[in-house]
Amino acid sequence: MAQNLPYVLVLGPPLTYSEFQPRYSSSYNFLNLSSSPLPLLQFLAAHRVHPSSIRAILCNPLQRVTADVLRSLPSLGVVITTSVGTDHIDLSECRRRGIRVATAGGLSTEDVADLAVGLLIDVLRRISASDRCVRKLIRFEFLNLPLGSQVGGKRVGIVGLGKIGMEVAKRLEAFGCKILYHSRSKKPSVSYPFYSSIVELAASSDVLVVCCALTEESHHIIDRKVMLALGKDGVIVNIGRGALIDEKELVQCLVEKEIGGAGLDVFENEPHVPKELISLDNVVLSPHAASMTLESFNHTMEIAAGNLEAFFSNKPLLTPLLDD
Ligand SMILES: O=CC(=O)O
Repeated sequence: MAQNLPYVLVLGPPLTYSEFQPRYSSSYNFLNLSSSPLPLLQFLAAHRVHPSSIRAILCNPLQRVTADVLRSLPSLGVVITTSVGTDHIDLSECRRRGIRVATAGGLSTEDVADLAVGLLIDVLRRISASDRCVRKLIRFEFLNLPLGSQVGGKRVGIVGLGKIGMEVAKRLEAFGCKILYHSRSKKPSVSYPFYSSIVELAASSDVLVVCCALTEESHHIIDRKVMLALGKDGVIVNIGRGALIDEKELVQCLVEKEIGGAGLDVFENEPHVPKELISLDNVVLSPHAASMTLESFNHTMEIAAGNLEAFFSNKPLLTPLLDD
Protein backbone atom coordinates (compact mmCIF):
# COMPACT_ATOMS: atom_id res chain seq x y z
CA MET A 1 0.00 0.00 0.00
CA ALA A 2 1.34 3.44 -0.93
CA GLN A 3 1.38 5.40 2.34
CA ASN A 4 0.68 8.74 0.64
CA LEU A 5 -2.68 7.68 -0.84
CA PRO A 6 -5.91 8.36 1.09
CA TYR A 7 -7.46 5.39 2.89
CA VAL A 8 -10.97 4.30 1.93
CA LEU A 9 -12.65 1.80 4.21
CA VAL A 10 -14.80 -0.58 2.19
CA LEU A 11 -17.58 -1.79 4.48
CA GLY A 12 -19.67 -3.32 1.76
CA PRO A 13 -18.07 -3.58 -1.66
CA PRO A 14 -19.94 -2.57 -4.79
CA LEU A 15 -20.91 -5.67 -6.75
CA THR A 16 -18.32 -4.64 -9.32
CA TYR A 17 -15.57 -4.26 -6.69
CA SER A 18 -13.28 -6.69 -8.49
CA GLU A 19 -13.17 -4.18 -11.37
CA PHE A 20 -13.50 -1.06 -9.25
CA GLN A 21 -10.62 -1.73 -6.90
CA PRO A 22 -7.85 -2.22 -9.51
CA ARG A 23 -9.14 0.69 -11.58
CA TYR A 24 -8.79 3.16 -8.71
CA SER A 25 -6.03 1.57 -6.66
CA SER A 26 -3.50 4.11 -7.95
CA SER A 27 -5.57 6.85 -6.29
CA TYR A 28 -6.70 5.25 -3.02
CA ASN A 29 -5.71 2.64 -0.49
CA PHE A 30 -8.80 0.45 -0.25
CA LEU A 31 -9.22 -1.49 2.99
CA ASN A 32 -11.90 -4.11 2.46
CA LEU A 33 -13.32 -4.95 5.87
CA SER A 34 -16.02 -7.15 4.36
CA SER A 35 -13.40 -9.65 3.23
CA SER A 36 -12.07 -10.03 6.78
CA PRO A 37 -13.47 -11.85 9.82
CA LEU A 38 -11.93 -9.23 12.15
CA PRO A 39 -13.91 -6.47 13.83
CA LEU A 40 -13.18 -2.96 12.55
CA LEU A 41 -10.51 -1.76 14.99
CA GLN A 42 -8.61 -5.06 14.97
CA PHE A 43 -8.80 -5.08 11.19
CA LEU A 44 -7.27 -1.60 11.00
CA ALA A 45 -4.60 -2.55 13.54
CA ALA A 46 -3.75 -5.63 11.47
CA HIS A 47 -3.16 -3.31 8.49
CA ARG A 48 -1.20 -0.86 10.70
CA VAL A 49 -3.68 1.88 9.85
CA HIS A 50 -4.72 4.30 12.58
CA PRO A 51 -8.54 4.84 12.72
CA SER A 52 -8.00 8.57 12.24
CA SER A 53 -6.43 7.88 8.81
CA ILE A 54 -9.80 6.78 7.44
CA ARG A 55 -11.51 9.72 5.70
CA ALA A 56 -14.03 7.85 3.52
CA ILE A 57 -16.30 4.82 3.73
CA LEU A 58 -17.61 2.97 0.71
CA CYS A 59 -20.63 0.79 1.47
CA ASN A 60 -23.61 -1.01 -0.03
CA PRO A 61 -27.12 -1.33 1.44
CA LEU A 62 -26.40 -4.68 3.09
CA GLN A 63 -23.79 -3.31 5.55
CA ARG A 64 -24.99 -1.12 8.38
CA VAL A 65 -23.00 2.04 9.03
CA THR A 66 -23.87 2.37 12.69
CA ALA A 67 -23.11 5.16 15.14
CA ASP A 68 -20.48 2.81 16.66
CA VAL A 69 -18.68 2.45 13.33
CA LEU A 70 -18.84 6.21 12.74
CA ARG A 71 -17.56 6.96 16.24
CA SER A 72 -14.60 4.62 15.75
CA LEU A 73 -13.36 6.81 12.90
CA PRO A 74 -12.66 10.32 14.25
CA SER A 75 -11.55 11.86 10.93
CA LEU A 76 -14.24 10.36 8.75
CA GLY A 77 -15.54 12.93 6.26
CA VAL A 78 -17.75 11.02 3.86
CA VAL A 79 -19.91 7.90 3.53
CA ILE A 80 -20.50 6.86 -0.06
CA THR A 81 -23.14 4.21 -0.57
CA THR A 82 -23.69 2.41 -3.84
CA SER A 83 -27.42 2.35 -3.10
CA VAL A 84 -30.32 4.72 -3.53
CA GLY A 85 -31.68 3.89 -0.07
CA THR A 86 -29.81 5.13 3.00
CA ASP A 87 -31.66 3.40 5.84
CA HIS A 88 -28.50 1.37 6.60
CA ILE A 89 -26.60 4.55 7.54
CA ASP A 90 -27.00 6.35 10.86
CA LEU A 91 -27.80 9.69 9.26
CA SER A 92 -28.38 11.56 12.50
CA GLU A 93 -24.85 10.72 13.64
CA CYS A 94 -23.54 11.82 10.22
CA ARG A 95 -25.46 15.10 10.54
CA ARG A 96 -24.19 15.64 14.06
CA ARG A 97 -20.58 15.10 12.98
CA GLY A 98 -20.86 16.95 9.65
CA ILE A 99 -20.01 13.74 7.77
CA ARG A 100 -21.07 14.05 4.14
CA VAL A 101 -23.19 11.30 2.57
CA ALA A 102 -23.51 10.44 -1.12
CA THR A 103 -25.82 7.89 -2.74
CA ALA A 104 -26.00 6.15 -6.11
CA GLY A 105 -28.25 8.91 -7.42
CA GLY A 106 -31.28 7.96 -9.48
CA LEU A 107 -30.14 6.04 -12.51
CA SER A 108 -31.38 2.65 -11.34
CA THR A 109 -34.93 4.02 -10.89
CA GLU A 110 -36.14 2.49 -14.14
CA ASP A 111 -34.47 -0.86 -13.48
CA VAL A 112 -36.13 -1.05 -10.07
CA ALA A 113 -39.52 -0.14 -11.58
CA ASP A 114 -39.03 -2.82 -14.25
CA LEU A 115 -38.44 -5.47 -11.61
CA ALA A 116 -41.51 -4.35 -9.64
CA VAL A 117 -43.63 -4.83 -12.74
CA GLY A 118 -41.88 -8.14 -13.48
CA LEU A 119 -42.67 -9.45 -10.01
CA LEU A 120 -46.27 -8.29 -10.28
CA ILE A 121 -46.76 -10.07 -13.61
CA ASP A 122 -44.92 -13.15 -12.36
CA VAL A 123 -47.19 -13.51 -9.32
CA LEU A 124 -50.41 -12.82 -11.23
CA ARG A 125 -49.53 -15.00 -14.24
CA ARG A 126 -47.60 -17.62 -12.23
CA ILE A 127 -44.57 -17.51 -14.49
CA SER A 128 -42.07 -18.89 -11.95
CA ALA A 129 -44.55 -21.48 -10.67
CA SER A 130 -45.23 -22.65 -14.24
CA ASP A 131 -41.51 -22.75 -14.98
CA ARG A 132 -40.97 -25.03 -11.98
CA CYS A 133 -43.81 -27.20 -13.15
CA VAL A 134 -42.49 -27.55 -16.72
CA ARG A 135 -39.02 -28.41 -15.45
CA LYS A 136 -40.40 -31.08 -13.12
CA LEU A 137 -42.57 -32.68 -15.80
CA ILE A 138 -39.75 -32.61 -18.36
CA ARG A 139 -42.21 -33.62 -21.10
CA PHE A 140 -44.47 -30.63 -21.73
CA GLU A 141 -48.13 -31.19 -21.02
CA PHE A 142 -51.03 -28.88 -20.47
CA LEU A 143 -50.34 -28.13 -16.91
CA ASN A 144 -52.65 -28.61 -14.09
CA LEU A 145 -51.91 -25.24 -12.56
CA PRO A 146 -54.36 -22.91 -10.93
CA LEU A 147 -55.33 -20.19 -13.40
CA GLY A 148 -53.46 -16.91 -13.32
CA SER A 149 -55.10 -13.55 -13.08
CA GLN A 150 -55.26 -10.84 -15.76
CA VAL A 151 -52.87 -7.90 -15.31
CA GLY A 152 -54.95 -5.38 -17.30
CA GLY A 153 -57.72 -3.78 -15.27
CA LYS A 154 -56.08 -4.41 -11.90
CA ARG A 155 -56.29 -1.60 -9.37
CA VAL A 156 -52.72 -1.04 -8.27
CA GLY A 157 -52.08 0.89 -5.06
CA ILE A 158 -48.61 2.42 -5.07
CA VAL A 159 -47.20 3.00 -1.61
CA GLY A 160 -44.75 5.90 -2.01
CA LEU A 161 -45.16 7.83 -5.24
CA GLY A 162 -41.56 9.05 -5.54
CA LYS A 163 -39.38 8.58 -8.63
CA ILE A 164 -39.60 4.78 -8.56
CA GLY A 165 -43.32 4.80 -7.74
CA MET A 166 -43.97 7.12 -10.70
CA GLU A 167 -42.04 4.83 -13.06
CA VAL A 168 -44.02 1.82 -11.81
CA ALA A 169 -47.27 3.76 -12.33
CA LYS A 170 -46.26 4.78 -15.86
CA ARG A 171 -45.49 1.19 -16.83
CA LEU A 172 -48.63 -0.28 -15.30
CA GLU A 173 -50.87 2.34 -16.87
CA ALA A 174 -49.64 1.02 -20.22
CA PHE A 175 -50.89 -2.43 -19.15
CA GLY A 176 -54.36 -0.96 -18.53
CA CYS A 177 -54.10 -0.93 -14.74
CA LYS A 178 -55.82 1.70 -12.63
CA ILE A 179 -53.32 3.52 -10.42
CA LEU A 180 -54.05 4.70 -6.88
CA TYR A 181 -51.47 5.87 -4.37
CA HIS A 182 -50.53 6.68 -0.82
CA SER A 183 -47.70 9.10 -0.04
CA ARG A 184 -46.78 11.34 2.87
CA SER A 185 -48.80 14.04 1.12
CA LYS A 186 -50.97 14.44 -1.96
CA LYS A 187 -48.99 15.32 -5.09
CA PRO A 188 -50.54 18.37 -6.74
CA SER A 189 -49.13 17.44 -10.16
CA VAL A 190 -50.59 13.91 -10.20
CA SER A 191 -54.15 12.95 -11.10
CA TYR A 192 -54.12 9.40 -9.65
CA PRO A 193 -56.50 9.08 -6.68
CA PHE A 194 -54.67 9.77 -3.41
CA TYR A 195 -55.39 7.89 -0.18
CA SER A 196 -54.14 9.37 3.06
CA SER A 197 -55.05 6.09 4.78
CA ILE A 198 -53.05 3.09 3.70
CA VAL A 199 -55.77 0.72 4.94
CA GLU A 200 -58.25 2.46 2.64
CA LEU A 201 -55.76 2.28 -0.22
CA ALA A 202 -55.42 -1.46 0.38
CA ALA A 203 -59.19 -1.95 0.56
CA SER A 204 -59.50 -0.24 -2.87
CA SER A 205 -56.59 -2.11 -4.52
CA ASP A 206 -56.00 -5.55 -6.06
CA VAL A 207 -52.22 -5.16 -5.82
CA LEU A 208 -50.04 -3.05 -3.54
CA VAL A 209 -46.59 -2.09 -4.82
CA VAL A 210 -44.39 -0.90 -1.98
CA CYS A 211 -41.91 1.68 -3.26
CA CYS A 212 -41.24 4.04 -0.36
CA ALA A 213 -38.05 4.66 1.60
CA LEU A 214 -37.63 2.96 4.98
CA THR A 215 -37.79 5.50 7.80
CA GLU A 216 -39.04 5.40 11.40
CA GLU A 217 -42.48 6.46 10.13
CA SER A 218 -42.67 3.90 7.32
CA HIS A 219 -41.36 0.93 9.36
CA HIS A 220 -44.04 -1.84 9.09
CA ILE A 221 -46.28 0.51 7.13
CA ILE A 222 -47.79 -2.69 5.71
CA ASP A 223 -49.15 -4.43 8.79
CA ARG A 224 -51.77 -7.12 9.31
CA LYS A 225 -54.62 -4.60 9.10
CA VAL A 226 -53.43 -3.44 5.69
CA MET A 227 -53.07 -7.04 4.49
CA LEU A 228 -56.56 -7.99 5.67
CA ALA A 229 -57.94 -4.88 3.94
CA LEU A 230 -56.18 -5.95 0.71
CA GLY A 231 -58.02 -9.26 0.94
CA LYS A 232 -57.76 -12.88 -0.12
CA ASP A 233 -57.00 -12.24 -3.81
CA GLY A 234 -54.71 -9.30 -3.10
CA VAL A 235 -51.03 -9.31 -4.05
CA ILE A 236 -48.17 -7.39 -2.46
CA VAL A 237 -45.00 -6.48 -4.34
CA ASN A 238 -42.09 -5.06 -2.35
CA ILE A 239 -39.06 -3.51 -4.03
CA GLY A 240 -38.45 -0.98 -1.23
CA ARG A 241 -37.04 -2.45 1.97
CA GLY A 242 -38.05 -5.59 3.86
CA ALA A 243 -38.97 -3.79 7.06
CA LEU A 244 -41.64 -1.74 5.30
CA ILE A 245 -43.74 -4.89 5.75
CA ASP A 246 -44.32 -6.71 9.02
CA GLU A 247 -42.74 -9.88 7.65
CA LYS A 248 -44.04 -12.24 10.34
CA GLU A 249 -47.58 -11.11 9.59
CA LEU A 250 -46.94 -11.33 5.86
CA VAL A 251 -45.83 -14.95 6.19
CA GLN A 252 -48.85 -15.75 8.33
CA CYS A 253 -51.27 -14.02 5.92
CA LEU A 254 -49.76 -15.94 3.01
CA VAL A 255 -49.80 -19.28 4.80
CA GLU A 256 -53.38 -18.74 6.00
CA LYS A 257 -54.41 -17.48 2.54
CA GLU A 258 -55.52 -14.13 3.92
CA ILE A 259 -53.83 -12.57 0.88
CA GLY A 260 -53.36 -14.03 -2.60
CA GLY A 261 -49.62 -13.75 -3.21
CA ALA A 262 -46.45 -11.72 -3.00
CA GLY A 263 -43.47 -10.71 -5.11
CA LEU A 264 -40.56 -9.84 -2.84
CA ASP A 265 -37.18 -8.41 -3.73
CA VAL A 266 -36.37 -7.44 -0.15
CA PHE A 267 -36.64 -9.08 3.27
CA GLU A 268 -36.71 -7.86 6.81
CA ASN A 269 -33.48 -9.56 7.95
CA GLU A 270 -31.46 -10.02 4.79
CA PRO A 271 -30.03 -12.34 3.72
CA HIS A 272 -32.48 -14.41 5.79
CA VAL A 273 -35.62 -15.45 3.89
CA PRO A 274 -38.43 -16.96 6.00
CA LYS A 275 -38.46 -20.69 5.24
CA GLU A 276 -42.27 -20.79 4.98
CA LEU A 277 -42.03 -18.68 1.82
CA ILE A 278 -39.85 -21.19 0.00
CA SER A 279 -42.62 -23.71 -0.56
CA LEU A 280 -45.35 -21.23 -1.51
CA ASP A 281 -46.05 -21.23 -5.25
CA ASN A 282 -47.89 -17.90 -5.09
CA VAL A 283 -44.76 -16.13 -3.85
CA VAL A 284 -41.94 -14.95 -6.11
CA LEU A 285 -38.59 -14.34 -4.43
CA SER A 286 -35.74 -12.17 -5.66
CA PRO A 287 -32.43 -11.53 -3.85
CA HIS A 288 -32.49 -7.71 -3.45
CA ALA A 289 -31.68 -7.51 -7.14
CA ALA A 290 -33.95 -4.74 -8.42
CA SER A 291 -31.08 -2.51 -9.52
CA MET A 292 -28.82 -5.32 -10.67
CA THR A 293 -28.29 -4.54 -14.31
CA LEU A 294 -24.94 -4.07 -15.95
CA GLU A 295 -25.95 -0.53 -16.92
CA SER A 296 -26.91 0.43 -13.36
CA PHE A 297 -23.77 -1.08 -11.90
CA ASN A 298 -21.43 0.60 -14.39
CA HIS A 299 -23.12 3.87 -13.61
CA THR A 300 -22.98 3.28 -9.86
CA MET A 301 -19.28 2.54 -10.08
CA GLU A 302 -18.65 5.80 -11.93
CA ILE A 303 -20.76 7.77 -9.47
CA ALA A 304 -18.93 6.25 -6.49
CA ALA A 305 -15.57 7.07 -8.06
CA GLY A 306 -16.76 10.60 -8.91
CA ASN A 307 -17.92 11.13 -5.33
CA LEU A 308 -14.58 9.92 -3.94
CA GLU A 309 -12.73 12.27 -6.23
CA ALA A 310 -15.03 15.19 -5.37
CA PHE A 311 -14.60 14.57 -1.64
CA PHE A 312 -10.81 14.32 -1.75
CA SER A 313 -10.57 17.47 -3.88
CA ASN A 314 -12.97 19.43 -1.64
CA LYS A 315 -15.64 19.76 -4.30
CA PRO A 316 -19.41 19.28 -3.94
CA LEU A 317 -20.44 15.62 -4.06
CA LEU A 318 -22.04 14.45 -7.32
CA THR A 319 -25.06 12.80 -5.68
CA PRO A 320 -25.25 14.28 -2.20
CA LEU A 321 -27.74 13.33 0.44
CA LEU A 322 -25.88 15.29 3.11
CA ASP A 323 -23.33 17.84 1.98
CA ASP A 324 -22.22 21.17 3.30
O1 LIG B 1 -31.59 -1.40 -2.62
C1 LIG B 1 -30.97 -0.80 -3.42
C2 LIG B 1 -30.79 0.61 -3.37
O2 LIG B 1 -31.20 1.26 -2.39
O3 LIG B 1 -30.18 1.14 -4.32
